Amino acid sequence: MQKIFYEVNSLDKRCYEKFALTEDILMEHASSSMASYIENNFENDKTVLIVCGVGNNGADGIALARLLYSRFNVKLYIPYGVKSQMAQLQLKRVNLIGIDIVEEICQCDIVVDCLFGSGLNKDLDKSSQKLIENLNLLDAFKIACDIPSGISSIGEITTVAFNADITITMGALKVSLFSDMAKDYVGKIEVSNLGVQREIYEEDSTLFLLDKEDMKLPFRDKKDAHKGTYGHLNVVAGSKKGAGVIAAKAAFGFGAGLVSVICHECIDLPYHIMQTHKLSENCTAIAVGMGLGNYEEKEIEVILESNIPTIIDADLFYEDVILKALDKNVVLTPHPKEFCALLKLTGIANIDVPTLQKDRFKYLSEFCTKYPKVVLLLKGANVLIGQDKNIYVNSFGSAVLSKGGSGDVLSGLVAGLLTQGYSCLDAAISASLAHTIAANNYKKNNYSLIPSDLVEEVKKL
Ligand SMILES: NC(=O)C1=CN([C@@H]2O[C@H](COP(=O)(O)OP(=O)(O)OC[C@H]3O[C@@H](n4cnc5c(N)ncnc54)[C@H](OP(=O)(O)O)[C@@H]3O)[C@@H](O)[C@H]2O)[C@@H](O)CC1
Ligand SMILES: [K+]
Repeated sequence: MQKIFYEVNSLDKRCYEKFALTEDILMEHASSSMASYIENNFENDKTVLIVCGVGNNGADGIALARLLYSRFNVKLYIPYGVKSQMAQLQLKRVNLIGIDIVEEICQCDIVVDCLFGSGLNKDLDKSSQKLIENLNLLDAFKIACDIPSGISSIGEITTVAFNADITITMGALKVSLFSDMAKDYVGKIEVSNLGVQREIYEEDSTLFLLDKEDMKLPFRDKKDAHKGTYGHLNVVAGSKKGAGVIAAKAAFGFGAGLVSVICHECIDLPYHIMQTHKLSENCTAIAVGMGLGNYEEKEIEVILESNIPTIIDADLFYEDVILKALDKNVVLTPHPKEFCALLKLTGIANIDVPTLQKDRFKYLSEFCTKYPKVVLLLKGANVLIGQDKNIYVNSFGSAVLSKGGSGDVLSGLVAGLLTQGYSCLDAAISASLAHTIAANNYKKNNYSLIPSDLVEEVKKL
């Protein structure tokens, strides 16, 4: 996994104070990494339009123009002039070389957005909005310098943002690149080192980006094993029984040794899944909440008060009874609307979904600070998994999963790992990665996935 930072100014400062680097050195590395990307991926005669703002994001772009000039057809556009000292210095350098500055945007093969970076501190005015909209319309490969212009430091987009194919971000990954809103704009993300390797540039962080290697699948190494070795999961099926059945099937396909569905009515189950009326004596994990609907409060209380690892989903996020489980090792898997209900129930915040989506990291962090034992997996375009001080980002999610039933599969995958002895955090991380990576491996068209397809893909990981 890679570290993510809420801000990197302190990391830049550390480079100056601890390693005697200068702003000029950092910037030269920032612009060189963009130049290398262009040199390695495009023919020499291509036209590169570099659009520069007044600050140091613009300065990176002006330095890039110097590095590419004469090998590429460089068009440097500086619509609002320059303000920062570094931008003035970079402008002086390109003037001495004799690089022309164009008066308007033009057709090009590659456009590099260096308008605003980490210094965006107010809403875009009409002219910047129009400019970004026009850049987005260009039929060109789009590179964002540090962060697509229009995305704020918390990842909010109030009007418009540059629609990048790739973002080359400077020094380290920033939280702003991983908001749900940013997902459609950042494209691929690469990190440029700024004169020292990332391991040296970066300090400790409580935020992490998950890689595929963080997915630990429940492969069976033991030879002396039986079904009980891999646990007995109980799934509580409510009035919408299908949700529980989907979760049960997913858990079985992900390695659970035994799976029983708790249901008082007769229910149609595959032969390998059992039905029961109360918690099994050898139960090793519980999944509850999916499709629950009307329920017997006493029965749910008993389940939530047990000390068996539990994953809680869906309808229970609206019920007071959930408060009984929040001092235990449980996994909660709400979508944004359910998380808003939970924030209200716990007295943390009374907000609507758009407010949550503007600052998902903040609200998740507040919840996890108040309930440090709980692992909270907040669904979204980028899945966030929080426990205590740490937040892990799973950015493999895609619209393929935007379907009824996908969440029930996820609950089942988490439950399947819990029942095999994974900790709540490890179960949430590996199940979430398996869920999203399996969906990405699905080869049919991206609107057609059904829960059983997803389970089939999980089996092939
Ligand atoms: N630090 C380093 O060592 C390194 C930094 N690097 C690079 O520096 C970038 C950060 O540079 P930065 O701090 O100069 O901010 P930047 O994003 O260029 O914009 C600031 C200017 O924009 C203005 N402005 C803001 N919002 C606006 C709006 N809505 N509409 C209009 N104007 C607006 C704002 O106005 P002001 O606040 O002055 O009124 C200010 O003048 C960073 O992203 C990275 O690319 C790399 O080279 C690596 C080394
Ligand atoms: K930018």
